[in-house]
Amino acid sequence: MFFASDNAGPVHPKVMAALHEANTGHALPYGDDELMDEVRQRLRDLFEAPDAAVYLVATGTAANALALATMCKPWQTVFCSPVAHIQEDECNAPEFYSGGAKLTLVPGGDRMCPEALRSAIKAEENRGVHGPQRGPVSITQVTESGTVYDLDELRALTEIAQEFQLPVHMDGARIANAVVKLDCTLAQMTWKLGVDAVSFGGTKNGLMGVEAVIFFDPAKAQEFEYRRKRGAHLFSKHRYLSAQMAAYLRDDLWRECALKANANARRLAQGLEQAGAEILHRPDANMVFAALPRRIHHRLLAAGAQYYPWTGDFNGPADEMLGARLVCDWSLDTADINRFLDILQTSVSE
Ligand SMILES: Cc1ncc(COP(=O)(O)O)c(C=O)c1O
Ligand SMILES: C[C@@H](O)[C@H](N)C(=O)O
Repeated sequence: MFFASDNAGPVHPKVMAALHEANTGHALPYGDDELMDEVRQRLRDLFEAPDAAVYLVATGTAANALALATMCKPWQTVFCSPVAHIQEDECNAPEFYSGGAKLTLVPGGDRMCPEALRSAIKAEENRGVHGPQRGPVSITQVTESGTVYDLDELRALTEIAQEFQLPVHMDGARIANAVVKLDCTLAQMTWKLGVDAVSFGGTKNGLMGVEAVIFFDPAKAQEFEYRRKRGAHLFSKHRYLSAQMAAYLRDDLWRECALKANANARRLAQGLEQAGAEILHRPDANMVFAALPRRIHHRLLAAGAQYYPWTGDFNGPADEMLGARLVCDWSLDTADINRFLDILQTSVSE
């Protein structure tokens, strides 16, 4: 009953097998390994972007911060949601790696709304040299609240960015979960809508620690290579990143894992709702945000469930409603979900 985070999930056996297979003999370092050639081609095929520049890093924060540093000058600002991971959970890495760019928080709920984005961009007008200059728009897909922008919602945001000639970055730490939810192609959800750079996350979906950063216009990517190296994120034994990503891309393992994680979350959300929990955000992907009386949380935790509180902490009045985040990764099976829901139902009915 481990729902703390998909970051806590195990590595998929096929990925471990691929690492073992790659661990023979020698391979050129720093991304010149042959497996990286396979990864590059597979991602170009998957995104229908034959010229895309493809790079691997080991964390989602590195993927976001280095991509944004490449897209954003130090005197510019990145427009993002107030709950964006780049705002709340990367310890100012985007600001650090960009040399001081700001983040401008676009007011709104779990998903940025076009009108608020337009207002935030226009607010930087007529500031001359005194204000931060307009920079990229960053969209998280799947959002930090577990919701997924549909293609029209994404298009409404990217069209505003294009109107002001601003590049678009997509934090795709959970992009696999989003694309299987929308049942669209990765191209339809990214460059065909005007996304310029995307992180194709794997760590939360069965890999040990690999995220791909993809620039659809290779001319804008060269700088990323320098920034990755000077940021100490270029692996010398790069074949072990490539091996993971190659395994993830073969036979659509990425899709299989995301489908399973999303299905787990759907089952969990249904059971929580049936037990009377308040579902706080639409559970579009693999994360469920639900509120229950604190005493019910205490029963679940005492039975061994593990998850984070989200709208407060577990200490406090027993009958007070408390929101929590429950994340389903690829490795959970139905028995895990059912055991949790059985304990929940018993706790609620007592
Ligand atoms: C939406 C989102 N983006 C980026 C990251 C960063 O990933 P990492 O923790 O590997 O730096 C996370 C982490 O879980 C995340 O949830
Ligand atoms: C930092 C924490 O939010 C992590 N990104 C997670 O989703 O679990």
